[in-house]
Amino acid sequence: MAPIIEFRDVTKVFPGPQGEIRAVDGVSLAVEKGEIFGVIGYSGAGKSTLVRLINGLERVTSGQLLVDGDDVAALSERQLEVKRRDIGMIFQQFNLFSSRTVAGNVAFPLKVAGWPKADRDRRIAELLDFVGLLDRAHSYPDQLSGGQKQRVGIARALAAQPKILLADESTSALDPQTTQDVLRLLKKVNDELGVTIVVITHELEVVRSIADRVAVLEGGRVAEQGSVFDIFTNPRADVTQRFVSTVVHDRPRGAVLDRLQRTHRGRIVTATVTDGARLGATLASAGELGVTFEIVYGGIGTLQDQSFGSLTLALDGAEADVDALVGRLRAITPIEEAR
Ligand SMILES: Nc1ncnc2c1ncn2[C@@H]1O[C@H](COP(=O)(O)OP(=O)(O)OP(=O)(O)O)[C@@H](O)[C@H]1O
Repeated sequence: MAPIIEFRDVTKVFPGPQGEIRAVDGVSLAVEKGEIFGVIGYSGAGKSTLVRLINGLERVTSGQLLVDGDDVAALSERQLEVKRRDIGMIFQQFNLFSSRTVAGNVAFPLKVAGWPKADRDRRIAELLDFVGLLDRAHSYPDQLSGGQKQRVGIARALAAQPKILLADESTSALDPQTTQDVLRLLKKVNDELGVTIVVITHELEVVRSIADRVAVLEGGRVAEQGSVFDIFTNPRADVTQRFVSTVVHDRPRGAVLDRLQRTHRGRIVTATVTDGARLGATLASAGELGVTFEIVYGGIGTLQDQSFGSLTLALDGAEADVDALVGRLRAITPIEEAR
């Protein structure tokens, strides 16, 4: 099946006071129909520009951008307007009309698309029920919490039944608990309505919670892309490693590592755990090598339904025997050792 969004070597250049700014610089990536695709990057990486290219608010400077079969650059303004009906969008600051009720906000895109009143009313009730705000239809945005406002934003974005939902920093203004609620709702939108979602964020936690695949953007370029599991367990680019270190706290560092080294005999090694059974089987062979091991630190959770985490071990025995065990461990998983 053809990807629903495909960037082929896309560049977007803006004129700047000190010469041109390559906001997006040779980006190639493909978003498959029905997936949740994350785009992560620090401020200025080019994320918003990428989004604005998808919905045609900016035109590509070079390269090709296909959205649901159409080359966006070849569309007229009128054709783009029609295209945008297939693309819903939610924002960091929600962008609700403060003078309209919740129902009025959700009604807006339906009016623009020319839905008759009776159909509109039915659709609004259905959407508010879906996002859990049926009882707030007549409230104004100022009377709602941040999480509720974003639910209205989601209902409004979905109103005209788009195929694609662009979420640009959609949880950045929310506290962690509310963020998780909104992310669960986005997951439901994807699961139950089959809407393809592109999540733009500077927080890896967001990507980890809901995305299937992710592209890491830096300086307008894709530093790395792949499944969220691969990116988390084996980050290669420096920028990705920086992101991963913000959410993976299960490796001992600094004073914690010093204390482990002081208080345990033997060598301290940390094994990445993605296959607990294999790691267990390998550790079970420590005895035959004459090495004792103690589990001294770690944490294992799940990521995309697979085990993921790390275990720190104190390995005690003759140097060559410990080397042999570390070699066996390295053969099955990445091992970090502080010396
Ligand atoms: N219309 C514009 N004119 C000139 N430069 C622009 C324009 N839009 C974006 N840029 C520049 O392009 C680069 C990428 O900006 P962009 O907003 O896409 O990044 P971002 O990753 O979304 O960052 P942030 O999260 O801070 O918005 C920045 O250097 C920015 O200053």
